[in-house]
Amino acid sequence: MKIALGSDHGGFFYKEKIKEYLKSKKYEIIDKGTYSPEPVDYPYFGENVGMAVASGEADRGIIICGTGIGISIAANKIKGVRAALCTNEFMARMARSHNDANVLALGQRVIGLDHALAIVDVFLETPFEGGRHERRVKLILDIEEGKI
Ligand SMILES: O=C(CO)[C@H](O)[C@H](O)[C@H](O)COP(=O)(O)O
Repeated sequence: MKIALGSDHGGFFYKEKIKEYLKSKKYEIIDKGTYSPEPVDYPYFGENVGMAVASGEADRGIIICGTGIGISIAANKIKGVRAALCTNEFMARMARSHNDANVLALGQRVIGLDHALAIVDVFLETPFEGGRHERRVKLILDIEEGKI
């Protein structure tokens, strides 16, 4: 599975740690920046990862900023992206099984690193449940396409 990673300076440390962790688990990583802890603007990196997922370059995305809020708002502006900000494993499981989220957002200033890695594992390993949730995800696509 190919994973696109992105962060601003507020999530840079976790991005590097998550990259290391996922490489050790044999995931293919596409690093969309930022590439140093220098202050940068999170919308660029939310967009970069969102575009990678929406275009099929990556199967999933993981984005990190200080809170996970700004970067997830930015990523969700890309058509086809369903970015979910998760602060615990239950949210990550629901984001996948109910919402078919394709991008995980995390806040480096909100949760500890071990907790973040556990959330990443759940997000990458949980399948979409389909069924009634298929209809609801389809309605989100209809909104994006201006059909409803
Ligand atoms: O977008 C955010 C808040 O919703 C992120 O947490 C950013 O990382 C944060 O705003 C950056 O703040 P800084 O004071 O410029 O480091």
